[in-house]
This record gives sequence, C-alpha cells and structure tokens, in this order.
Amino acid sequence: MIAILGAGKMGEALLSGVLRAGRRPSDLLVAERSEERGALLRERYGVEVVSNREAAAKADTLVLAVKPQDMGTLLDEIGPHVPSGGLVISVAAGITTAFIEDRLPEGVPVVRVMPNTPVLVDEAMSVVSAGSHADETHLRKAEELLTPVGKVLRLPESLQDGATALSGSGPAYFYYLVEAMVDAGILLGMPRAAALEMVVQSAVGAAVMLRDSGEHPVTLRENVTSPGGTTIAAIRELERHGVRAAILEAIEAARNRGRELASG
Ligand SMILES: NC(=O)C1=CN([C@@H]2O[C@H](COP(=O)(O)OP(=O)(O)OC[C@H]3O[C@@H](n4cnc5c(N)ncnc54)[C@H](OP(=O)(O)O)[C@@H]3O)[C@@H](O)[C@H]2O)C=CC1
Ligand SMILES: O=C(O)[C@@H]1CCC=N1
Repeated sequence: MIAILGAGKMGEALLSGVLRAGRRPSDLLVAERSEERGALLRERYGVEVVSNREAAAKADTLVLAVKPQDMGTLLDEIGPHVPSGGLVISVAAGITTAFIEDRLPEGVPVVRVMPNTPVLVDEAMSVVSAGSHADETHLRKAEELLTPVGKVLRLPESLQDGATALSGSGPAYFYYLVEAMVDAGILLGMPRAAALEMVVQSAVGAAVMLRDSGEHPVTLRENVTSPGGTTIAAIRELERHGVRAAILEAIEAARNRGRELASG
C-alpha cells in the first residue's frame, strides 16, 4: 500500500502517474489537510482519503509531498505511527533525509526524491538519493514508482539542492522563456495565438532534437546560426544583456534557497 501525504500539485501529479502506471486505486491512500481537496481527489481518482496517522499506520510506502515549511508538523504528527519496516519517500525541496530520520523511529529508511511537474505527461526528471538507513532495495522501490513517469537518476544527497534548482524548478525556466518569446512576437505585431503556437512548436522541436539527435546543444545552436544572419544578431543582444550569467546566478539562487528551506 502506498500513501501520498499532501496531495497538492506535486502529490496529485505523482498520484495520477502511479495510477497511469497500472496501480489500482485500492492500492493507494491519500491524506490531505483540507477536506474539500480530499473529496475532490477521491472523486477524481477513486482513492481512499484518510488521516495522516491512518496513512502512516496502514501503508508500507509513504510519499511525503507537503511544502518544506509543513514537513516538521507533519513528521511530528506521523512519526510515532510509522512502522520500522516502512519506507518514507520525501519530495520536499531542501529537507534532508537526516531531518526526516530524526523525527521517525530509529532505522526507518528514507529516500529523498526531486521530481518535476512533467510527471503529468510521463516525462519527469527525478533525482533520487538514499538516506542513512536506505539500501539498494529501498532505492529500487522509489525508482519503480518513478520510472513509469519519466527518467530517474541517482545522485548523492549533497547534490539534491542543486538538482532541485536545475531539474525540479527547470520546467519553470522554460515556461518563462516561452512567455518572454511570445511577448516578443506581440512586439513584432504577431497575433497572440499565432505567436504562442510558433514558440511552443519551436520549443517542442528543439526539445525533441536535444533528446534524440545525439548532437551537443552547442552544435544544434550553431546549425541555426547562419554567418552574418539573423540568429547571431539576437545572440549578440542576449550576450550583451548577460543572459548566460543571469541563468547561472538564478539557478545558484534556487540552490541556495533550497539550503535555506532546510533550516526552516
Ligand atoms: N511543484 C513542483 O514543481 C515541485 C514540488 N516539489 C515539492 O513538492 C512539495 C509540494 O509542493 P507543491 O505540490 O508545489 O505544493 P502544494 O502547496 O500544491 O501541495 C502541498 C499540499 O500539502 C497539503 N498539506 C500541507 N500540510 C499538510 C499536512 N500536515 N497534512 C496533509 N496535507 C498537508 C497542502 O494543503 P494546503 O493547501 O491546505 O496547505 C497542499 O495540498 C514541496 O515540498 C515541494 O518542494 C518537488 C518537485 C517539484
Ligand atoms: O519552487 C519550489 O520550491 C518547488 C521545488 C522544485 C520546484 N518547485
């Protein structure tokens, strides 16, 4: 039995993914703070909605998907009810496995996971790390949950805040770029719907080439950049405005924010 505690945007995305991967609703439990939200999830997915304590006591795998700021309260509530043979998987940004282990009975295995919202279309990037009591079996169990909804990579926990900044938040940077490019289309007089279609299809085409062509991103960009042409004129402006440096600093700021979340 798998229980998802905190079924907001990420918890619901994982819930829907696990169901798409073939688990039955009767193999799942959901615990939510708001009754209204719980009722909606019950209606939408046919899953049983229970209290945090009941979920902790009944399920052998607990997926904690509350906000990092709510993790201490949740663990205080469920800690004494988690069986020592259970597996705890946390997707919370910043929260270390040590933080979780300290609030659970001695020896409970914890796996930290950083997924991203493309879980919803089975194209997630998830990074997994073992806590101090988690072994190969526990990592495999977490990977079994995540592989049907995308790619999974194992990294040491010391890189999890970086993974959160890079791939956890990653989709948001691409959406931000799309928004800005659509605005540019508007500036050039394009109808909004046409601008959106052009930009989204360019993004999809670029993403498929990045994934499938086997070429490095630099080569792909060079192939678009004709000598004396239009693309290099745009790239000169991106460089003049320090866009590359801004991206490096933005992702470093996200990593640093993850570290702050760990200290409450
Ligand atoms: N969104 C994303 O792209 C990603 C998010 N994450 C991580 O996933 C976690 C959830 O993020 P996100 O889904 O965006 O946030 P949401 O706020 O959408 O979801 C959190 C949910 O948990 C509920 N909740 C809070 N406290 C409790 C509690 N004590 N018991 C039961 N339910 C509770 C919240 O209810 P209420 O609304 O009433 O507070 C809410 O429904 C975070 O830790 C985040 O770092 C990881 C990767 C990507
Ligand atoms: O913004 C956040 O804190 C979460 C973690 C990664 C993506 N969203």
